[in-house]
Amino acid sequence: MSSAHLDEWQRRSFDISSGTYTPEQTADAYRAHILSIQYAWANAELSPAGAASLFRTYTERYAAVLDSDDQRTGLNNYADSALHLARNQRNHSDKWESSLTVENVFTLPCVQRMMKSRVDDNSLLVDPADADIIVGGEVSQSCGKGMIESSAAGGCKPEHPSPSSMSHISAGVESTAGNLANGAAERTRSKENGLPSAHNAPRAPAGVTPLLVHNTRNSPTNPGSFPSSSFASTSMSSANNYHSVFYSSTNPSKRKNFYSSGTESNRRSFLPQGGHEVGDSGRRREEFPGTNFKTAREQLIVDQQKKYSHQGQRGPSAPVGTITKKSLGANRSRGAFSKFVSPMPRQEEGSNTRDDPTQDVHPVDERLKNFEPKIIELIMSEIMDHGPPVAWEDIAGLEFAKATIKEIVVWPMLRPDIFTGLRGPPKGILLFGPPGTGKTLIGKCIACQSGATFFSISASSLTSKWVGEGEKMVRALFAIARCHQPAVIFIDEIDSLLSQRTDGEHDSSRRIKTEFLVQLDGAATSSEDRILVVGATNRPQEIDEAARRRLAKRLYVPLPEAAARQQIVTNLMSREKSQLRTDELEKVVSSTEGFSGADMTQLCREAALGPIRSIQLSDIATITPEQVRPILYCDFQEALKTVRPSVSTKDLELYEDWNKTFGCGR
Ligand SMILES: Nc1ncnc2c1ncn2[C@@H]1O[C@H](COP(=O)(O)OP(=O)(O)OP(=O)(O)O)[C@@H](O)[C@H]1O
Ligand SMILES: [Mg+2]
Repeated sequence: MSSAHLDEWQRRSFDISSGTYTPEQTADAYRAHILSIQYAWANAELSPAGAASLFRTYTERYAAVLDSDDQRTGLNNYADSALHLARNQRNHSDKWESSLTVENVFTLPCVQRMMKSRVDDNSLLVDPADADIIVGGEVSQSCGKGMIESSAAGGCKPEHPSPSSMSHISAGVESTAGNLANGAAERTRSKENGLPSAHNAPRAPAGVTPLLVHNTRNSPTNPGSFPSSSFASTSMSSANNYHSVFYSSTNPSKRKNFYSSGTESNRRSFLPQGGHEVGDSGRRREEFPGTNFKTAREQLIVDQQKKYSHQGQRGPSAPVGTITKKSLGANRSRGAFSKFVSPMPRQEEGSNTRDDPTQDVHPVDERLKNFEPKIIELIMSEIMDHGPPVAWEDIAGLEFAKATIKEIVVWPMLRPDIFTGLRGPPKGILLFGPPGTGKTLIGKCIACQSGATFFSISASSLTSKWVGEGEKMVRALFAIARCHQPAVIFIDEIDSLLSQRTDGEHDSSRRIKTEFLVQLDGAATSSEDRILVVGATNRPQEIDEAARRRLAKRLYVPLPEAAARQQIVTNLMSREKSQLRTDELEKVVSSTEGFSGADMTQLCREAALGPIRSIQLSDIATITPEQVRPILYCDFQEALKTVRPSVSTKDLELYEDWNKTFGCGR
């Protein structure tokens, strides 16, 4: 949408809603607004999504004005006029007339063009196939060519630049907004009502060119190409085959007079086309408006549905409206409504994809059919981890844990045929140990090295992000993992998900926990499923005993030993300019007893800032990277003054104890 247009719409909208408009003026203004929106959409100045949204807003507002009983804000001429016309009585809404009159409607460019087209080449502006309902009716002597008055042209703005595309627009609006304005009195009979429809619709008498056409193909790709025919042929054939028209004035009194005048020509206006009259002389159909009364909104929906069902798969030509979601999504290029494309086949699209070979065809896994696509999308898009690659060598020390994990995760994934029966790997691993010792790092390494589909989920996201949907998420997670075997489900901070159940705990978290245990059990007992659950925690004591049992392999991830600390420093320094002699490195290692891997990393970061801190402030702006001195032992000495171990000896004892009690290490 161009900003100019946006401004214009905003301004107009503000004028309508904030001004001191009468209901009549408001209705006119909204109708004109709807027309502008369709016009802009037809000229590709508005995105389909933007047009749909604006269109929806204004048709609703327009309908609200028409339907409202409140005399200050609404007209309610629709219902009232229908009923009163039926009773041939006046009502208060009779006094409303559209600002467009018989006199000024013929000055509109679109109307003029139609008249000219009719005079010039006897061609018509609407394809007969596209014309469903003809609205018009009152033969106006003043318009020379027997034009038909129709208030529905009210949406036509003289300032619109393209008369041809304007003709389209007016037709489109007529089928929607115009219909509302005309009210039930001049509502044409539709198929839905069991009345003459599309091509059975009453048509103009000989010599009369109907002004407006309902349900015209509203194609921006084919603007103005109103074709030759329906009215020409109608006019020609009408010499011997009479077609009636409907009176279409916004003034209920005029309508009433028209219907009740009793002239033969007027009465014939009510007759259905052709054969209906034949042999039925005494039984003229007096279908008073209001017999099938609908609110403006209902009628709008009926009109739109009918129109769109006619337009079928025309794609870009599908009109914009409140009920066009399907065509907007299915036939138009993807817009704001569909920015995310799930990697998973959507359940609800299953039937469509079968019908449409052009769409991506993903077999919908039967096992996922009971899950909401939204949840599947969430798991697939938010939980699956795609982090930077981590190799086993990047993890310093932890030899026992690494070897065990390779044995459990990597090899059985590679050779499931060997790891069967009693050799079958455990389905649950618990990595526990002090903070910053590499548990999450191991999880990332498994993701990269195992070749399995890796689902990384933090327990907090299950318990807080999707409140009330936690159990569903857990179920869906395991179901999807089953569809993507071999799979690893890594749950960091698993203690917050599987902490011991207490009386005071919230129901939802209890349910999530129970569901998780059930799923874990299922994964553990099914020999075919190759799903491994890896949990990581630095609070193993808090894990529920039932969960502890299911996470059969509990591996202690301790603080790094001297060799591991040395490896961490060497690894990190190898990527930087540094000059650290072996004896200096050993001194660093010996002075970092009790540091975790994360502490070691922090120490190296701090030391790496030493050379920068030694630069004079005046030089910092101009110095080249090469001129920065290497990292030296003195930098580590300085860093050691500020970086302290983050794990206390007391805490360490707790981990050691728990490891002795429940751990699977040596
Ligand atoms: N064994 C290790 N080898 C190399 N780097 C390590 C090691 N342990 C920790 N680190 C460093 O510390 C950082 C933090 O490690 P990680 O996140 O794996 O700790 P954690 O055990 O998951 O801690 P927490 O229990 O607090 O979640 C890592 O990004 C890495 O830089
Ligand atoms: Mg962690």
